[in-house]
Amino acid sequence: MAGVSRAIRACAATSQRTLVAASAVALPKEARVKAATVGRRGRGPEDGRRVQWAFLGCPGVGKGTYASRLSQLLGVPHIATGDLVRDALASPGPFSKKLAEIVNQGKLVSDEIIINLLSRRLEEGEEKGELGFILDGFPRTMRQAEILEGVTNIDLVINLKLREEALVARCLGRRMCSQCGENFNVASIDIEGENGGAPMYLPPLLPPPQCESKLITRADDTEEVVKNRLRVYHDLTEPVEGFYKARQKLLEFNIPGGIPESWRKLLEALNIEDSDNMRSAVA
Ligand SMILES: Nc1ncnc2c1ncn2[C@@H]1O[C@H](COP(=O)(O)OP(=O)(O)O)[C@@H](O)[C@H]1O
Repeated sequence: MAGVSRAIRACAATSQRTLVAASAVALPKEARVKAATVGRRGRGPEDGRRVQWAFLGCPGVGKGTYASRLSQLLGVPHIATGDLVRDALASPGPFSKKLAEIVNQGKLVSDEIIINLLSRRLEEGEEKGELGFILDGFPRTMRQAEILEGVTNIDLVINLKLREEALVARCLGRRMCSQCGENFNVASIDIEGENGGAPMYLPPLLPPPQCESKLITRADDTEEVVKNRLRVYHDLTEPVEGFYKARQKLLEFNIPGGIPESWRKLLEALNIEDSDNMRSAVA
């Protein structure tokens, strides 16, 4: 991973044409085969480096939950650009005010800002000797995807999918403990089957008693803003799915139900063998 952060910064400064040309030399790969060759500690297949994966998916689909579990399992950092943005929002000053205005309307922050935040996070990781990563919430625009493809090799992109009515309910049910930082969801979602298909039940993920009085809701998780974020996803991020599909790096995964069932099936889809270690990550 050494140098990826500097390369992303440098690439972001070059012209769009150069970036497209850089991405065009990436060799097509079969994502399923790649995933199948990942070892227990997340080593990549060719050079012993660890996995470099990314998660795509609408707000509320559960990117954070599954990216965080996989990162623990594979021994690589989970880097969520939404968290980087929220950290930046927490520091006082005109920059965070400007950011808050954008985020609280459900819009994306500029590619330049997000690349700066991500490069800084990758630099810190390089200094600590981190290897590999699981990105969550990046890339979210075609330009971000082209920049990333131009500077490093993304092995696999996992695209999580869930029906739209469940997405809104999941975002509105999200809660975080202001003390321990754990994420929960108070929504209990029951959806009828579509076209004769099976119904789906997503149970709530309730906080333990010690967190109950300390729950907070994200300012951008109101119905109006969530609906805007979904529109922004369809307009700006959906094309990124096609970008990785064309490069045979996209693994589509329909969330089948609650976390235990979905996690087990995701591991199966990734051909990651279940073991005692992995069972503990499910608990
Ligand atoms: N890659 C990105 N590009 C632009 N803006 C981003 C990116 N990642 C996060 N953001 C900003 O941070 C907000 C929160 O992101 P995130 O926590 O990933 O939310 P979501 O639940 O919508 O997936 C986004 O709505 C957007 O304003």
